[in-house]
Amino acid sequence: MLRWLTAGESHGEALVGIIEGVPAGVGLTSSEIQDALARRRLGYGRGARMKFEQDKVRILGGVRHGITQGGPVAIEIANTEWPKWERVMNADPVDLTELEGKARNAALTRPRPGHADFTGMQKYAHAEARPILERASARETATRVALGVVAAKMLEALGVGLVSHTTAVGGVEAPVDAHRPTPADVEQLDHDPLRCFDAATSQAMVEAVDVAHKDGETLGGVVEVLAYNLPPGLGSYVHWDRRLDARLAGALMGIQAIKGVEVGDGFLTAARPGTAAHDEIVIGDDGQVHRVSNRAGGIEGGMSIGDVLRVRAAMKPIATVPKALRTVDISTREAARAHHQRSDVCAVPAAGVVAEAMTALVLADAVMEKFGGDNIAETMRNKDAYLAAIPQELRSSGELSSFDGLEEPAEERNA
Ligand SMILES: Cc1cc2nc3c(=O)[nH]c(=O)nc-3n(C[C@H](O)[C@H](O)[C@H](O)COP(=O)(O)O)c2cc1C
Ligand SMILES: C=C(O[C@@H]1CC(C(=O)O)=C[C@@H](OP(=O)(O)O)[C@H]1O)C(=O)O
Repeated sequence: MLRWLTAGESHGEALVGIIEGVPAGVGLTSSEIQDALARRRLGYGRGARMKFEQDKVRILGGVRHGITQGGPVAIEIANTEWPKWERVMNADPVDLTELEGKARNAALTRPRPGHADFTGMQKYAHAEARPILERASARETATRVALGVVAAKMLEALGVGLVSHTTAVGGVEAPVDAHRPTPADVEQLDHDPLRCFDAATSQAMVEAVDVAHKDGETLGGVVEVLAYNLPPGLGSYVHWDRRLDARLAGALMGIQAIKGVEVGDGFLTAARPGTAAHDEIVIGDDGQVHRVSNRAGGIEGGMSIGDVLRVRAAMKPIATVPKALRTVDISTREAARAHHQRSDVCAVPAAGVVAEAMTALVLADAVMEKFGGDNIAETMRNKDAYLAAIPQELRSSGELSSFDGLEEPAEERNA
């Protein structure tokens, strides 16, 4: 079992993540984490902060000479902007009366609709939104991406690879049947301004972001995560909280601004008749058992089925809208416009990188639950032994890429 926690504020000195349950023997370096954090900062439409601020990674525990030791792995992501915020955000009491300008006038009493500001003020009894937004901010997702690298490295040792991409921004959608990216396409995706696989769609997305920027608007969108080479049987149908789909949905919905999750064809499936909704099981030319499609997105009965896992997350538009929304100034009780200094116009590509990290964490947890192991070689042996013990007649070999000679005669359907 994996356990993990994050701490730290958006403009604090550093964010910290701890992950426990990582087997010994997994290769992990701070430069790998640094690279993943750089990917999270990419993406067309992000605000000024992404340009001047930097993440500075330090592995504080659990790793020696680039290899996990079996203890909790602790990662610090220092914020290079800290000197500017040190007085405002200091943990120890500081006399703020001498502060000048912006920092002094930083009381945020005009809560933004769509952000955590107003309800956070009610719940935690603060007269302004600063203490709320500091922790509600998606700056925290940097820590999740760092911890996600640990999970992805565990999965990589077991042959499992992940990739994420953007499938929609605003109203612009990538073609539904476009080729699905594999981990080999990560570099191409990272070079695309929106991490979209289809060049024409990406261009249209760039234009949509430009229009939104010009209009003082913000945009949401949809990201997809795929995981390749998972063994069948991760998760379980025996209890609701052991279902792999439920765990993935919770993890993806736990990302700031995510409002919907789909597994496989998701909501499309609800409109299909049963004969066009599922993935039929056949014997292929190779004599192996296959599914003829993967509408289920690699999960049936709350378990991975051994086909490509596919999950999507829908992100709402950024709440700090430049064309500020109506709100109330809590200090005067007068009608006002929500506070806005700067914001992302669109952070969908970054959300994809975060969704990939969350998926990796859930899958690594499910792997440890199923196979255990105090060192990764033991985990691999346990996985290999499990697969080898599946009787020959029950083995399956993934989705068929073609239907050659396998189409069922129509008259047999209702026989
Ligand atoms: C990568 C990323 C970047 C974000 N950037 C901003 C931003 O610049 N301004 C903003 O108001 N919200 C931003 N958000 C969204 C807020 O964090 C989110 O709207 C807020 O937590 C409230 O959303 P909720 O209702 O889902 O909790 C971002 C979210 C993500 C995932
Ligand atoms: C700092 C990050 O994202 C931030 C997430 C965020 C929010 O409200 O969620 C608001 C913005 O910060 P600020 O209000 O200081 O401009 C983003 O820049 C990051 O992703 O590293």
